[in-house]
Amino acid sequence: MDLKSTNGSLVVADPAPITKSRLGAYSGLMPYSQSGQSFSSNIVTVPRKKPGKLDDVCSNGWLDAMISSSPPRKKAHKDFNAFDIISDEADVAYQSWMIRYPSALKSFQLIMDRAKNRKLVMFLDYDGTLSPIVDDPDRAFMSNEMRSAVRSVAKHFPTAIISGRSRDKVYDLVGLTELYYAGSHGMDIMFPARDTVSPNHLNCVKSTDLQGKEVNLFQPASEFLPMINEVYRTFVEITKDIKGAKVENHKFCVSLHYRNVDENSWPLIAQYVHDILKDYPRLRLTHGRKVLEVRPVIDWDKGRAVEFLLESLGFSNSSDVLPIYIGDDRTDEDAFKVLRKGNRGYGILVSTVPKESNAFFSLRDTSEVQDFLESLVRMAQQDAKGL
Ligand SMILES: O=P(O)(O)OC[C@H]1O[C@H](O[C@H]2O[C@H](CO)[C@@H](O)[C@H](O)[C@H]2O)[C@H](O)[C@@H](O)[C@@H]1O
Repeated sequence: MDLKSTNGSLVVADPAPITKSRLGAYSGLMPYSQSGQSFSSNIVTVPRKKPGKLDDVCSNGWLDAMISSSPPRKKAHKDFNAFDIISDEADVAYQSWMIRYPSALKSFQLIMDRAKNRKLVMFLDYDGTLSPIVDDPDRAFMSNEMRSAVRSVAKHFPTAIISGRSRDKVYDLVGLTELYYAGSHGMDIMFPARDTVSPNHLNCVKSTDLQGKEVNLFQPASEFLPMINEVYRTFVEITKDIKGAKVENHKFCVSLHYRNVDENSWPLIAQYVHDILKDYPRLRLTHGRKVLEVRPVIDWDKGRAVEFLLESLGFSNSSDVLPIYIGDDRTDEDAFKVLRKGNRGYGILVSTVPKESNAFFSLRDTSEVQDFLESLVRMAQQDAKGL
């Protein structure tokens, strides 16, 4: 792992995000490149087994990003003294990092003071925030206690889940009808039809939810569906002989997991993906936790999704609203940035290791997230009783 020293504390160095320019308005979002190949073709061009030069992915930083993309698991160490020293050092580093990212639990009263006379709006990431990170993405279940905490929070405050997973998948995992859901890193947002939405939102369509209620759907990347499906099939094909690799189709983005792949094969995976993306200039790669994610090159991310939901739900007036976003991975940084800008609200980073972040506060793990949500509920109940 790449560790850097900042203000005397050890910090996990995230690789620089792949940068992009801003297009401005929500409506009529245009892909950056109009010159990409046509994506209606049914032919899946699978690079035949031999990927290009591995130097490509070494020099462009992909491999470093893959290696540093998730905290290492704690391994039992034969030499207990050495292990103790390492964990003491890690604790000191974490404590000094927390000076810059204080615990949201310890800062709870400060957050509540800021929330006074404001409407609190909650945004939650799913993996690593509501459910612990596990080896098998299909088994990333949230506990019943966490589910009930989220349900109670949603009773008191408008609450949305913004996930990299497809909207359907994250709904299946969470199973609560009281929430708003945004899947595919915010590229698939469902919100009630009754809520006002500017007519300029060209990518907004009427639909019905699973309960048959009329809803609005905002899908700014809908034209990319065939392209994403094509890349999904290609990834399935190239990884079929790579033990442990797993590909997920999240509708407007594709995930290629390498958490369970032997590290010696990571360069091969990186190079395959690199070679494939050369044919898709309208798609880009982002790094999640031991996962490579491919998504359309449009000016949309979890931060834009937060802004969109605030506006669509009628909470765009920042002076009487306090948005809070809790998330654990790099894709959540876009949302933290939006809230930090103009001191609009608070980002809370969930992390067991020091990390550079745009968040204001931190929580160590999902159990602290649950504590924080339960504290919010208690506070709302006391308020309701006029205590
Ligand atoms: O935005 P999120 O809700 O945090 O989703 C991000 C990705 O989460 C999932 O992968 C991560 O969690 C898995 C289960 O714990 C873990 O096995 C994997 O290594 C992590 O990267 C999901 O499977 C991805 O598709 C999401 O993009």
